[in-house]
Amino acid sequence: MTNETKDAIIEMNLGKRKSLSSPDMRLNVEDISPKMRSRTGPGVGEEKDVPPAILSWQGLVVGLRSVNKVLLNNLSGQITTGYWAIMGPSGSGKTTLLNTLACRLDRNTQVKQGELRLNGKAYSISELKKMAGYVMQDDMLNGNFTVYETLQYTADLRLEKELTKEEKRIKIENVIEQMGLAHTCNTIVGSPLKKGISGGERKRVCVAMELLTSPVLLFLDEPTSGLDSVTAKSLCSRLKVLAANCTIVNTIHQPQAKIFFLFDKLILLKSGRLVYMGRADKVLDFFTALGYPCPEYENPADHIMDCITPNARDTSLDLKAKALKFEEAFEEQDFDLTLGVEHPTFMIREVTPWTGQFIILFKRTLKEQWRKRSMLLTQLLQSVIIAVLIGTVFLKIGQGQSSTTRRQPVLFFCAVNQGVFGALIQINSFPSERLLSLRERAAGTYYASAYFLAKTTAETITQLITPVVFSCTVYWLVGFQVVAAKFFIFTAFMILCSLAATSLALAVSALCRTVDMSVTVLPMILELCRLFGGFFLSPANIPKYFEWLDLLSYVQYTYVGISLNELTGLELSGCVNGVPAGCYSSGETAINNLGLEYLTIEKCAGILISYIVICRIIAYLGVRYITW
Ligand SMILES: Nc1ncnc2c1ncn2[C@@H]1O[C@H](COP(=O)(O)OP(=O)(O)OP(=O)(O)O)[C@@H](O)[C@H]1O
Repeated sequence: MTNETKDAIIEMNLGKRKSLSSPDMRLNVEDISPKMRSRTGPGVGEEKDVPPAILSWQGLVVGLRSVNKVLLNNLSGQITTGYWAIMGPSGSGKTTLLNTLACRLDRNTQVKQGELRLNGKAYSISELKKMAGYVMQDDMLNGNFTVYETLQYTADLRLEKELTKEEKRIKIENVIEQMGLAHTCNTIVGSPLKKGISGGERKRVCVAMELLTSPVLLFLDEPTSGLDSVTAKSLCSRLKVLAANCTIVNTIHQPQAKIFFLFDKLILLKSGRLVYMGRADKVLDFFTALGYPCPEYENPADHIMDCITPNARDTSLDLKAKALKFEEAFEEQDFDLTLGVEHPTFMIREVTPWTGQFIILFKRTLKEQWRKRSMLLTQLLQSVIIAVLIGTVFLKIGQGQSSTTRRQPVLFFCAVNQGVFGALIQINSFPSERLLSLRERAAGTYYASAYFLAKTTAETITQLITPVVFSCTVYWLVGFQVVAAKFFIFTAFMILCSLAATSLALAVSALCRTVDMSVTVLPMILELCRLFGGFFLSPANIPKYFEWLDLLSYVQYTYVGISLNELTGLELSGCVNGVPAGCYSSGETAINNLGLEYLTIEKCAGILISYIVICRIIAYLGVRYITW
């Protein structure tokens, strides 16, 4: 390398300069001033004092926990204002760097060395949440709501509690306009099975949701992935406009030239190492100085990627020489991590309190249930069909001796049937719902407890309909005792049984996390619940070492509860003084004979209620603490 080339590189290479004096990375005085920068918050139009967001990192080494693999190797740098792009070949560590800066590394990765500072202070995700937004690559949204409703819920949950409805509405309308979503306001977001807004619009909704909180820093992971070139350019142009007020950092693989020229600053990575960091418009000079001038009419991004990515023509010697050249060209620099700020500030945002969150989420879940009413109606229809089938097969069982052989199977079948459909729906829908809630919680939208309690309360209300309809149909068709109190007790047990089954499914899917795992585990547990349901095997005959499985079987407590309810006070005909042998003169004799007297109706109901509560506590703990 000639001295001139070296000098040129030194000129352009940030690594040789202290950050504050580097023309490439020069911070404006206002960027580092301890005073807050005055800025207009999108939406309300008021002047807002917000601290600038300056991220600095030094000697950053990020690696896997389980194996000794380094993903980011000794990186130092600083992100100030403007539109920043993190570029590099696939697997170079772009997302890892973005996630490290945004405190969103997954549980297999960790910062092994180095320091990270936000406005001169070490920071955590809770502090970052108050001033930064993060848009993930896969735009996961609730497909049941319209674009406006989605933004409305985000505003209600994430905006300062002092804001009035009108101020929130103005904010929502402003972000809708900023992101060009006006024409989609009343369109459902949709899902792969239910067509809604387009992919580009989904991305813009995700950005709009983050913009509602007027972040000073916005991270986006591959915002253009999956978008056509026009949509990608339109999105990046909007981000460029936003970058005037909010530092934007996005990872991008290989942008088209028009997008590349939108970036103010560029961080270029290769195999977890920094190749270049500085002004995007200077990067070609950097490569020219290294001996890689960009041919005329070639997309600079393509050229840069060609230079740093090994290609088929490169011999091993070429590769070594190339690697050495980049290593020599770039030197890690020392950044002033504290930025000389004596009292760095974090933005504090007072969000909706717990009760407010609960009410909003409760209403949201009810609305979602209503939007998914076809599912509920199908469940109801299934329940009616089963009830009619049971009712007609065991039609009017009567009170003769023959009824005793038919009564217990029908009672058992009622217990077994309750909640199974609900449980299956739960294990299929909950894992994806949970992922969405993890995203929302990571963005600081609500507390896990508010979400869980609102969801389960709203779902419990809608779940009451099916067992009630089932009871009303089956009870009279089969001809159980015509006593109002007994009918209500039977209905109450059907409700408790249904809730126990869905709560069990909730706990299983919260612990198993994926649909695949849940559909493997839940049927096995349901099978055990049936086996130990008290019908096939009287609890008195269960081997000692299997007694604990009794606890698992909500079916048993329902079956015993409704059996005691039905048999108590039941007069049975055709049996005088024990003749013929083995006959029952009353329900009480049947209870003793079946060995059901070890429990009472109240105990069964109490155990079922405890069962529901325990399953829900387990599910909550899974939702709260299993966050990967
Ligand atoms: N949790 C993890 N477990 C194992 N390897 C990981 C993990 N996270 C990242 N890696 C590895 O670290 C390297 C960098 O990954 P990263 O996702 O940051 O790359 P990227 O530059 O964003 O790639 P792409 O453009 O393909 O998304 C890859 O080789 C990846 O396989």
